[in-house]
Formats: sequence, structure tokens, C-alpha cells
Amino acid sequence: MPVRVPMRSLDDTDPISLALAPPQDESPDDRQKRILKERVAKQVSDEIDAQLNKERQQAKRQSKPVKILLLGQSESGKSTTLKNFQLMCEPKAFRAERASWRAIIQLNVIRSLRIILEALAAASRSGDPPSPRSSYSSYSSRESIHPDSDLLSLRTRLLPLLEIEDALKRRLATPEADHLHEISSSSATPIPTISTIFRRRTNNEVVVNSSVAWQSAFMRGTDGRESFDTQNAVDWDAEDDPGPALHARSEDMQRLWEHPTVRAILDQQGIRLQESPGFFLDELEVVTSLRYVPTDDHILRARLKTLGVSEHRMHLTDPYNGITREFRFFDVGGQRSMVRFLAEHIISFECANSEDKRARWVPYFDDVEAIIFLAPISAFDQNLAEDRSVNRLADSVELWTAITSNQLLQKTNIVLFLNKIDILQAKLASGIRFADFLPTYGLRPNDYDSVSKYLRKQFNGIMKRSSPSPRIFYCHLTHVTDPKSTAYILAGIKDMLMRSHLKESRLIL
Ligand SMILES: Nc1nc2c(ncn2[C@@H]2O[C@H](COP(=O)(O)OP(=O)(O)OP(=O)(O)O)[C@@H](O)[C@H]2O)c(=O)[nH]1
Ligand SMILES: [Mg+2]
Repeated sequence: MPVRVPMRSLDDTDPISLALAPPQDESPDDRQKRILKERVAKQVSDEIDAQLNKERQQAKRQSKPVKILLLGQSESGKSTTLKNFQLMCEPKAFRAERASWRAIIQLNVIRSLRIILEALAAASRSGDPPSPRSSYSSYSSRESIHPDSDLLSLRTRLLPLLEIEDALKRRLATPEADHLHEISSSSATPIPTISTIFRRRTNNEVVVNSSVAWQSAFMRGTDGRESFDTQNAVDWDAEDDPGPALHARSEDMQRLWEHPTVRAILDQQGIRLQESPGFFLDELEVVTSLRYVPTDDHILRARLKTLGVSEHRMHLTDPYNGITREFRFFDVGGQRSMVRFLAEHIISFECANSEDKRARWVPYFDDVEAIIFLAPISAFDQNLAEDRSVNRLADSVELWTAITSNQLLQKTNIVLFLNKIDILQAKLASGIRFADFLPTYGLRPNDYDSVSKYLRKQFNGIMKRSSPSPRIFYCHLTHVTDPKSTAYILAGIKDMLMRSHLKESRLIL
């Protein structure tokens, strides 16, 4: 016969319920008092919840989006900083774009290959070596080196790969991408851009206006689930996928890159590929593997030049009070004319005579909460691609002066990133002398600590002298392709902006 076990309610065994249960010998009077006390406590708790809710709603209604402008010359790291923000705050969205970045990295590899093949062609031609061809060149005249027949046949085998560049660019320019742009510009705030989607070479670079959904051209249709984060996002069977062709020639490319004569020719022509953006030749085996999907690190290092201004919106939550705020980032393509135009006309009083342009642009830059200004301090020995007579560091200094002296921006927080410190360290360690390019540096030591300290002081001095009213000097020495150190800095900036924005909205004192 089965034994009957007395039934116990779940609450009888739950230690929390047991602890909160009234004493067993509670008198009717005590019970009355307890119930009253509990009612009062619940009322207070409900009132606090309602107040918090009200504050959140009020914050939502009252607060305008936090607008952040990313400024700096081309290749200073603005888009990479934005990618870091995305990686930190919206990692799922960041990783959803892996398939698209795979295509950009393939373009970057082909670009490096083209530079090498062109250098070989130049070296094999008798006569004078070529003149410097990029801002990464500092041609030093020496006796020319000629590629041997083995190298020339390697070159012949690799030449057809250059056609991949055109195929990828054709995909970037799919009708779908154009269509998506139309949708985005009619449903969200349209940004006046120089062009919608752009696929031409500027200084041998592919340029895309990243406000356009160019990414869709390389992603397999998906419903936005986790699959984005996996190999599923890549359409491995796409007919025009360059992956198999790159894989088939991977060993040849590695042989080319590691060939001592190639290194000598590049060196002679002053081409320092390792320092150039989108450099992946040291990882050819990985990036040309058949099922290659970029890592976070690769995405940060991929190079895609920004054209015009692109707007990115993110919703960030303040961990202290749970209030979510919209952040709008304006990534201003660093082409010289664009940045200067912005600095000198759009966001200044001087544009009184160009009312029309001002009216069109000001809504985007009005009420800018903060500017993140990037100066790539490793570029002290390079000249601008747009104007060979201008040193890149001097250009950054000039731009910094224009921004910090701008009347309209006098209340705007400006955060300075002295960026690309990894390249600066490597350059100084290799013996390149800072004082050779900046004579005022004088006889100070040619090491990273001294140079970075000196530059920090110079940028601070300029801000102090040129700012219309005193402001705090926020400055970070950054290496924005390193997500860990960058996340730490960006988290601090995010908190600062949340706080100052709340203060302005009078939501905190
Ligand atoms: N080694 C190194 N590379 C960096 C660093 N910051 C950016 N880069 C690389 O430099 C290249 C240019 O960076 P971007 O973020 O595209 O530069 P940008 O300022 O947006 O340039 P534009 O779009 O032309 O205005 C990319 O390939 C980045 O990965 C850095 O701190 N160290
Ligand atoms: Mg950019």
C-alpha cells in the first residue's frame, strides 16, 4: 500500500518565504500592525517606482539626442573610433557586418598587391625610378634594383587578381545599395552628401559614403538573428565572390610579399606598406583562407575611406540610472576641402554670406555636445595626399587651431585623441628622428614618452591660446585599432557626456 506523504506548499520549503513569513504565534493585534506597516512600505516603494518611471519618460521626452562630431584629417582614425563605439555599445550590430568587412579586407589586400606590382613594374623599367606615389612614400634616391625573371613571372601570375578590385567595386554599387540609400534618406534625416553611393578611386582608394547601406551588397539575406555572427552571413556560393581566386593565389602572394628583392624595391621607392591603412599582407594565410570571416580586430583595421558626412545613431544606456539616450555621431570624411569647409564656414559665423549652405547644414551640427578630434601623430614624417607640400602633422595643428578658436563651438566639449601611437612608437624606435621634421623639437630625446609629452603640451597650448573662453583640455594618447584600450577611453567619454547632458536637461544637479 502506498504511503501518504503530507502535501507542503512550495512556499513552505522556500527559505525566503520562510524568512518573511509572520511568526506562528502572531496575535491578531500584531497582525493588524504588520499588515498596516506592509501597506505603507508598498505605497512608498510604488511611489519611488512611479517617480523613476516619470523621470525616465521625462528624460526621453525632454532630451535631445547627444550629438558628437568626429573630426580630423583623412586617415586619422575617425571611422575606426566610431567602429569602437559600435563594438562597445552595439556588439551585435557590429558583428552583423562581418561579411561586408570581409569584402573590404579583400579590397585592402588587392590594393596592397597593386602597389607592389606597380613598384615592380617601375623598377623593371630601365631609367629613373618612379616619383613618390603615396603619402607613405619618402623616396630616397639610390641605385635602382631590378626584379629577376622569377619575380617577374610571379608578377605575371598575380596580375589577373587586380581585376577583383573592379568586381568588388561593381558589387558595392549594386542597385540594391542605391535603393537602400533612397529608403534611408527618405525615412530618416537626410544628410546632404556630395554623392549618394560612390565607387571611384581617390588616391587609389575605394570610397564609400558609409551612410549608405553598402554592407547589404555582401551579406546573405537574413532576418537579423544571431546567424549574422557566424559564417552564415557570407554568401560563400556567390558567383562573383573573390574568395576562391584569392585563396588559389595565396602562396604566390605570400612569396611575393616575403621576397627580399620586393622588400628592397619597396624600401628604395620609400613605400612603407606596413604603416599604410588596411595592411593585411602579414596575415595573408588567414585572410585568404577559404572560409575566412574577419575578427573584430580585422574589422577595426580594415580601411574604407569616408565620403562626405555620415550619420550613425546608437542608443546608449547610463548604467547608473538606466536612462537610455540616443547618441548621434557625425563622421566627417577627412578630405581636406570638406573638413576645412566645415571648420571655417559651416560651424562659424563667417558663413553669413552663405546662408543657404548654412541653413542646410546647421541642423546637423547645431547643439553638438562634443567633438572628438583625432590627430594622427605618427604622421609627422608624411605629407598630405591632397597636397604634397603640406606636412600631415602641421595640417592637424592647423585644423585643431581652427576648431578650438571657433566661436560657435566655445561651449562644446572637445576631446583630443593623439592617435596612432603604436605607429609613432615603431617609427621612433626604428630611428626616424622627430626633430628632422619638427625642428622646434630641438635636442629633446627621440623617444615615445618625450615626443608624446611634447605634442600633448603643444596641442594644449594652442587650445589655451585660441579658445574664445577657457575650457578643459581632454586629451588621450590613443591606438584606436586596439579595442581594449579604446573601450576604456570611450566608456569614460560616454559617461561624461551622459552626465553633462543630464545636467543640461536639469535632470541631475
Ligand atoms: N596602426 C594603427 N592604425 C590605425 C589607428 N587608427 C586608425 N588606424 C587605421 O588607419 C586607417 C584609417 O582609419 P579611418 O578610421 O578609416 O580614418 P578616417 O579618419 O575615418 O579617414 P577618412 O574616412 O578618410 O576621413 C584604417 O585602416 C584604420 O584601421 C591606430 O591607432 N593605429
Ligand atoms: Mg572615415
